[in-house]
Amino acid sequence: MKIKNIEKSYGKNQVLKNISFELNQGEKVALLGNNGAGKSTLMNIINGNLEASSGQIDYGTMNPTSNNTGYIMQNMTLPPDALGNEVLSLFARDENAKNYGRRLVKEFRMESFLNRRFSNLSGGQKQKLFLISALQNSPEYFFLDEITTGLDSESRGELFKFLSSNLKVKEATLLLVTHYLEEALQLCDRFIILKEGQIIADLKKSDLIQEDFSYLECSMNISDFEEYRIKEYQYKIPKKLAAEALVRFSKEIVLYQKDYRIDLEELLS
Ligand SMILES: Nc1ncnc2c1ncn2[C@@H]1O[C@H](COP(=O)(O)OP(=O)(O)OP(=O)(O)O)[C@@H](O)[C@H]1O
Repeated sequence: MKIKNIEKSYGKNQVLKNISFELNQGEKVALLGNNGAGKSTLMNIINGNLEASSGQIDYGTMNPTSNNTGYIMQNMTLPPDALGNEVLSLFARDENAKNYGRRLVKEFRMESFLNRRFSNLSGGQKQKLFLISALQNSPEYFFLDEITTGLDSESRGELFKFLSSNLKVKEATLLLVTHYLEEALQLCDRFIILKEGQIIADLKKSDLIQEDFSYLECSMNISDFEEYRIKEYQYKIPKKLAAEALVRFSKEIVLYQKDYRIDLEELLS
């Protein structure tokens, strides 16, 4: 998929500026950035839910409106009276999908929610239901916008473990909006960072972390990205993350990036 010079304005407020990138088959891309950076707007344009003010998207073989695409957007809702199992049937594209959905429900320990009304489910249960609804169709493309927002850390971890094991098997293409770096690192191999409607960095995993260093152990809110100095491809690790890493690993963290190294003492001073 080729996204070319996408711009979007709401009245006089331009919220996306000259966004261009390619999303390749099988790639797993995280869209990161602070509140209001334009992530959801971009996702909605890519999904065809929103029209860009200018620019084009060449979908190639991808068709995000077809049933080989699963998407979960922010604030999705369903008729409040719909039962969990009705929701799954509604989204299943065929009998195979229904059968797979039933297996996923067991794996997710969601059986008891199938006869409850949508409006009576908690936020996390609703998200799990949406996720199973999408996964049961074994889609080739996933567009997921902040699916773990508002969940407790246990549910968040569970949801992501579940998603990552399913995505690995299926080699799906993923575009993921998240505020949690550890989730992005768990699921994605490429990281596009938006700031004030512009792409300020497009990084591979190896650009961000040293391979033998387990960042996944650390938790950090992505808004800390502000602390990265993204300039000429040199990065500074956020202090909070560095401090956590120091406590956990008590060793020097050699920051990735060509010959650019910072040691923790300097960071924490
Ligand atoms: N329907 C709308 N009408 C007017 N302005 C909007 C509308 N939707 C979004 N915006 C504005 O566009 C900008 C980008 O919003 P968007 O929701 O895309 O950001 P985001 O990066 O997804 O933020 P968050 O992390 O908070 O979800 C914000 O300034 C927001 O106020």
